[in-house]
Amino acid sequence: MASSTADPVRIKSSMSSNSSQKVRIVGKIRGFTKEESETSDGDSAPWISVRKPNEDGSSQKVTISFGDQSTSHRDVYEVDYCYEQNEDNGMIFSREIKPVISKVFDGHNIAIIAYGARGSGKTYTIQGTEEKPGLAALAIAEILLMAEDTENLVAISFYEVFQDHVYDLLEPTRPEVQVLEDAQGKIKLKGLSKEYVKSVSAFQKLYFIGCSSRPAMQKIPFEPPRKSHKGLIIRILSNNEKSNAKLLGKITFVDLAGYEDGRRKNCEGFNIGESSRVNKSLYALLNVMYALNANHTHLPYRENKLTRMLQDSFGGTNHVLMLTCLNPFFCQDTIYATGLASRSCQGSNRVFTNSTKKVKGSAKPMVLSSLTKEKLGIVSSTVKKSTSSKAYFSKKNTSSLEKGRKLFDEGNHLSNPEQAKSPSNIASVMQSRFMSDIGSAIVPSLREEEKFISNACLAGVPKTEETSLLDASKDKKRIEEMDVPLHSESNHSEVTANIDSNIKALTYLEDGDDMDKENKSSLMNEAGSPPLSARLRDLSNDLKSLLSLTPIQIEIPPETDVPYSDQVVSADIVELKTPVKEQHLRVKDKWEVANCPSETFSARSSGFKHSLVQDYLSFLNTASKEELKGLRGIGEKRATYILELREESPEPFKNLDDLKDIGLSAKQDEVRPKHAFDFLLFSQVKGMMKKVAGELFN
Ligand SMILES: Nc1ncnc2c1ncn2[C@@H]1O[C@H](COP(=O)(O)OP(=O)(O)OP(=O)(O)O)[C@@H](O)[C@H]1O
Repeated sequence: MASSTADPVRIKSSMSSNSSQKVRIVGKIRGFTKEESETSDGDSAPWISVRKPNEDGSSQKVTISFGDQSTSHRDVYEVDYCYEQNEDNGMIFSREIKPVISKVFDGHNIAIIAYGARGSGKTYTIQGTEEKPGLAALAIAEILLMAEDTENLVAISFYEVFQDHVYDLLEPTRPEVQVLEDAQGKIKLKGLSKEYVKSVSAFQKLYFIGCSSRPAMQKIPFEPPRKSHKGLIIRILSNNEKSNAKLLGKITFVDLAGYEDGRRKNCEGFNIGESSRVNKSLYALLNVMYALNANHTHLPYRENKLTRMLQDSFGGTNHVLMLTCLNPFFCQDTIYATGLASRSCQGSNRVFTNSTKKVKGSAKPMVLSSLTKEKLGIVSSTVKKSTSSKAYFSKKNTSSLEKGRKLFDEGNHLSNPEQAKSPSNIASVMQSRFMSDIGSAIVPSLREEEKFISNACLAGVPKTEETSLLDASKDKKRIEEMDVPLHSESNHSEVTANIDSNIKALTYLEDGDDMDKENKSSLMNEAGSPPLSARLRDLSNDLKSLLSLTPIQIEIPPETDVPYSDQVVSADIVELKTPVKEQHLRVKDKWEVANCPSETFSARSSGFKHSLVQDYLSFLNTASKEELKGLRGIGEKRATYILELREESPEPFKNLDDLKDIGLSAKQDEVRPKHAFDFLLFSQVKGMMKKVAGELFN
């Protein structure tokens, strides 16, 4: 099924030929492991179809669709190209990387980034094995040949980014690497070692030792591998004199930590804190890629350490290849990850889900899942004023939502690659799909909502315009297709009550969980969206609104240059009551919507807090040693160190994360540094606050 539905054609655009596109997004379907191929009956990835560009050149993009042919639901995404299972690392290298290696010798930087769900083949693609070299080893072989011809030097560095801390993998006993910026805005990785290499075997030895090294922070010897990003930098240096070598260009290979849906927490090895941090950095990276391809003037590098570290490989004449690795068996995270990657393709790129075609004889659960998901999709996105049809959920369907929630809570185990191995096990795949979809009918349909909102933004929906996506007749047709009983008014109140109770149950889940507050907020705000409970309440209101034929207005804040995950989009209901006046307040770099005085106050205080933080950072960047020592937590040693950092970079503290570089969190809380910063910051600025507030009220 993974084979293309159109004749395969040669790649129309690679990094070298499409210069207007800054980031090339390419899919790669993972090959089967030995065990998997024994059970696969020679069939290729059973749930992925790839449609290659038309030979007539009418379409340059490739579409990847997920889903089984026997079901009605298919998720379809566009990317620049997709390598299939039988297309190995050698082919990817010769088509995507080899043609641009000479550019590194001419002073350009290149980044090759492997991204995807857990077990999707990222490490295999970048690192490979001793027998089957990955892209990094293939590249170094080519680079060494060219370096010999041009009499240049080749050096490598290897690092790990774990929970926003950077560690040296070539010399794991070294202290944490610091990410600094010099006076020209160039990123410096202070404390990262480099090794000169002259042969592929020497490189492989260093690389494989580095991959298996345990950085100093990993104190428990048999701890499971942690979720971290790994970056290998291959530098080309001019001049044969090592002491006098000058950097020409570099190529960075990044093996990202696996994308995992933060709402799934029952799976084996799932650590919600780690995952939400990983996802945060992945979103930050995808935001930069989106901004690059959409030619935004502002690129949000500063949002995350990973994006800051890769900053000098992005933009200008540099090239980025993002390899989106795909699991050959059903994996919900692969669908999400591909959707996110696809959005980061060019601004014109479309993402769409074709889940409405009802296939005769398709499994009942799938009809139900399509129904509920689609229905909620309509709720979240329908924005038509007049409609002639009244549609209500039946009680049966609402209890399906409840069932779905329970199933969702139990976890989607088949997303785990270890448990989704047999392609012939369609029944379990279907069951998993059902579990996931029915579960997502209530919670993850918010994902659909995000998809819609994001699409609306990407498609350039005019701001503050009432948008009609589905007209009433289409709604009616869809609802009829889905077997939803129409005009059953008697169910109305019962349905809304049921929905409310579901919302309450989920809100309880969110509030009563034993996660710490930080994890909760990062989980619930993965993509910079409002907390889950708030969104569920919105959804509940939307649903009620649809039931009472109340139109919904989608309003996009007056700022189009904001990355999609930061866009605050309100799905506000226009009900027949006193209109609520919304106020858009700029807080930090985001738009906050305030509906009432208390929200306005809270948004303003958030803005005030932000400016206080900025003042505090600017104080650290400019204050004299004596002044620094006046702050709690800063003694002689730390003040001296701060001055040293300022000598290297005129403004070393750009955000609160930079405080980690001076170890302000170390003593108080190593595990949750952000809280420690808050605590320290709180105690340091408390005095200032008191003074200001005192003056105000005197
Ligand atoms: N093309 C391939 N052919 C055969 N086996 C493969 C291929 N790609 C990956 N594998 C195997 O699949 C398994 C998962 O691959 P890999 O470890 O590269 O995934 P990953 O995306 O890096 O996972 P994680 O996110 O957990 O680090 C490994 O056992 C690997 O050897």
